Amino acid sequence: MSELAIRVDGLETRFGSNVIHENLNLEVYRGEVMGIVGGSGTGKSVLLNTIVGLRQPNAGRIEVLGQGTAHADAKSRAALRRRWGVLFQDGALFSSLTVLQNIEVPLRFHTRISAALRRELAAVKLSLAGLSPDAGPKYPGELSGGMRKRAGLARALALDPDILFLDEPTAGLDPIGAAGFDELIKDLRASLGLTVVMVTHDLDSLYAVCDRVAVLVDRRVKVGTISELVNEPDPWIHEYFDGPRGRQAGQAHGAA
Ligand SMILES: Nc1ncnc2c1ncn2[C@@H]1O[C@H](COP(=O)(O)OP(=O)(O)OP(=O)(O)O)[C@@H](O)[C@H]1O
Repeated sequence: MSELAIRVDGLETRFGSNVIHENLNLEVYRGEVMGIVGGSGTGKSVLLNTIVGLRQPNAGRIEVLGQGTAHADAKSRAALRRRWGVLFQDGALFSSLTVLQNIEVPLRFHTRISAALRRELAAVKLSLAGLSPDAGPKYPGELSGGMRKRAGLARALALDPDILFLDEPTAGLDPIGAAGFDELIKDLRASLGLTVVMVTHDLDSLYAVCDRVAVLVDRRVKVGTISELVNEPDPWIHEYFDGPRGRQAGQAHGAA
């Protein structure tokens, strides 16, 4: 796992005088699952949005799959965007489209394949995300929260991405639903060789799925495996992993 999928170099993010990231450096290797954690408002979602180009950095450079994301022309930006899929917090599905139609959106936008093939590919992604065929014709409003997440995941997989970005994928799911989603991410990584970057508050997900974790503290990230991070002197990191909830999650996953 030595080839880089993502390199964030000297990132600075500001909203007026509010500095969110300052000289933040992060490297994600191909094929790894990187968790991003941190206290509320530390800039996890903004970091994710900046990596996927929804926000321009105030300073610094971001490379995804060897290509700089800023200042690229529209054509190369679109080509790069095809190589990742994003699952936003609420699934971000179009409520007026059925699940299958939602999955077809990126295929419509980025490819010129026939409607019949599009429909067929969407059905494959539906199944890959662990949904049964009868979910396809349903509207997002008719689905449970867990099914909506899976539908959002199916859409994120539509273009066979190299990288999957997940923003709090298990938020709002019951523990069984969350564990099922973790398993799904693990399976997809193993079978498709995906690189996964996952913002989460869910300690169980961190233990179950992530190879390394980036913790946002003091406008930068501390990166390591959980067993490395447990020994960090920073009080937030220490409390997070070695506090009662962190220890419980570690024990449940055989880490302690
Ligand atoms: N468009 C914006 N304009 C001004 N400030 C913003 C904007 N978007 C985010 N922020 C600020 O940036 C900071 C980081 O926000 P972000 O949503 O990334 O936090 P987070 O770590 O994901 O938090 P949470 O865990 O609560 O979701 C917050 O202080 C937020 O108020």
